[in-house]
Amino acid sequence: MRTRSTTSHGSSTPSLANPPRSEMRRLERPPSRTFRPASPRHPGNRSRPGSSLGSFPSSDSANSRPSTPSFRQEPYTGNIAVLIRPNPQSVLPNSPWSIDSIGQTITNTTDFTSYSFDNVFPADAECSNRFVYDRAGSELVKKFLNEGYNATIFAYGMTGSGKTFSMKGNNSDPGFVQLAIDDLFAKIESDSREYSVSVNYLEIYNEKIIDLLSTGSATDLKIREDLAYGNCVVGVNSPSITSKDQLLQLIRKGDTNRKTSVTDYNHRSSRSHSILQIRVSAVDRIRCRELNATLSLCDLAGSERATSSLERLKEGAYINKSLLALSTVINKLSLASTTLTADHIPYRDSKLTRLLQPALSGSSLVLILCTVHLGSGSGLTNQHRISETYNTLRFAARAKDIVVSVNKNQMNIDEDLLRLVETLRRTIETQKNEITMLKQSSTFSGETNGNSVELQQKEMQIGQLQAELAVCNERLEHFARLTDLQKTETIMLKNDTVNDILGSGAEELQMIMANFEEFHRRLNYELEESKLYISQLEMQLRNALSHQQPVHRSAVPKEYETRIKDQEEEIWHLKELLKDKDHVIKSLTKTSKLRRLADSTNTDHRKWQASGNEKDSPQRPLGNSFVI
Ligand SMILES: Nc1ncnc2c1ncn2[C@@H]1O[C@H](COP(=O)(O)OP(=O)(O)OP(=O)(O)O)[C@@H](O)[C@H]1O
Repeated sequence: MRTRSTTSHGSSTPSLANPPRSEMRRLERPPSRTFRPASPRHPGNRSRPGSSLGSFPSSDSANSRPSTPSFRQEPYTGNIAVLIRPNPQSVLPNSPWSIDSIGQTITNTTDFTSYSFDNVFPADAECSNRFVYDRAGSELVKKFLNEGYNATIFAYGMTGSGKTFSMKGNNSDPGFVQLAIDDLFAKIESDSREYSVSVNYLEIYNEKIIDLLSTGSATDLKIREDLAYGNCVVGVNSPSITSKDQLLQLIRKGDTNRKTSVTDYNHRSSRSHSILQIRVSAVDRIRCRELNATLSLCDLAGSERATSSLERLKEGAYINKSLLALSTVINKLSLASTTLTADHIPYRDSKLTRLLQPALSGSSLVLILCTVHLGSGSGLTNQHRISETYNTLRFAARAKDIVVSVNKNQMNIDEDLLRLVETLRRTIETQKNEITMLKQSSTFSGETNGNSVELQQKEMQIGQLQAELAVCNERLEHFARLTDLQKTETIMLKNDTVNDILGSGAEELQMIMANFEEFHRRLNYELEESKLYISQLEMQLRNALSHQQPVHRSAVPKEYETRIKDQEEEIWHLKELLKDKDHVIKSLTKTSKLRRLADSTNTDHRKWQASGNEKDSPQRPLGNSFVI
């Protein structure tokens, strides 16, 4: 039996036939990125070790480091997980494909070409969506919910092979979308953290992005870079979700808006790529931690050959073009991972690759569900199906080689401030209760004088506390903004900047540097603005306090006076805490580091230009100076 090497990209990848440019920029992978699960290419070890999910370690695995109390954590590094699922309806007795679900291989019995993956499921009607999800999807969803990793699952395969069936399922056999949502809400119900969930649902139809949740005509939306999630779509509806039913209802609404048609091969063929994104934020007030992660579930349109209808032909051309772009991106990423070289990755060639860019370039754990036909069926020749299955398997084999390095989206919230906000909230609550009680008792006993002074005092104190709370909240928001800025820096450097720099000439390089400088200027400006805003707020608060009416202490009964004194002391203590500027200073230090990085990169670039090096010089300094 011949095992097809998954590294033999050469002949099937024309764009890689000219490798010297990438060869020249060989990058050493730093030690933290060297982990890769057992490669199926080693003889006698074609299948991955018996994990249900192949590439993703379980939550307590040594491969993913435990969370540490810092903003930045070591990333999880591992391969993209790939599973193969045949459509049982298309299997014929004379099928040339044989599946070994224990060894996780699929073999063509005519030419004995064999492929191995994380999971190869049997072509069996008994093999339900639940079974596939439990074996291959649930671990990924757990890592998304428990550890704050972004997670992306996408279904890829020929038209009619079962992508939509796997993602959506039906009433008796719910698909990945429903099963992941069940897991999400089970977690929310059993967890003490405060959750907020939002959703967006898009389709890419004929290279136009359409909002499936829009009630109006939200067609051809634009993509822009997003601070938190990489590329995102401008103007897309992202309603907040309060219940599982509401979420499922929204998705059903989106599904009815999706373009489907009868084609030669599928009576309800998806004519677009759909991307459902569920964003979850979980705040753990006890441990002062916040987790923000996105689960993306994509049902791609199926590749197909010529069809009888003109309209379908046009759609098919767009579908094939974007799938080709995805295939090229996968090939290049695969080559970069197996040879440890860096080359320009053409994410911008299609809307699909741009939207999947954050996931494929390391912002997300990825599971690719490849669906295939194993036999012939009506309307297609057996040969055609065999070649489409080959294409899918080749795509899957390359995808499996891609190594991603993914960060958790978990951060510590400023503990002092959070505690301060909590204390202020509690104090306000207590004071409100006291006021209500005092009001009630004064109405009841008919006493007005002393208590009304008391009431005024309490109300004044509440006003002060509320003002302080507002300042604290402002500061918390300020820290959140600083964290966002840090993320922008990472995303910009990690994704587009590296790719753009590697694929650009001297003139473009200057432009990139100018943009980078501009970005840095903006960062500084934003910081200054935030500082100014905070000091204005503090000044306002001080003014407000100094203009308060003097209180007639003599009118206040003794027991209340002591209590007020206590509270005044507490307020003084809280104000002292407010003075803590440590985090602002830390953030400024980080920004100045960024400044220095930009300066040194600029200097390197000038030196490199002055030395008159050729564009593709192996020692080209900029290539490395941006790799983090
Ligand atoms: N694993 C499966 N078990 C039972 N039926 C399946 C399975 N996979 C697919 N089918 C059936 O095969 C048909 C085609 O499946 P589906 O519509 O999911 O294909 P698709 O890959 O999404 O096609 P397209 O790309 O054209 O949208 C459907 O009738 C579906 O119910």
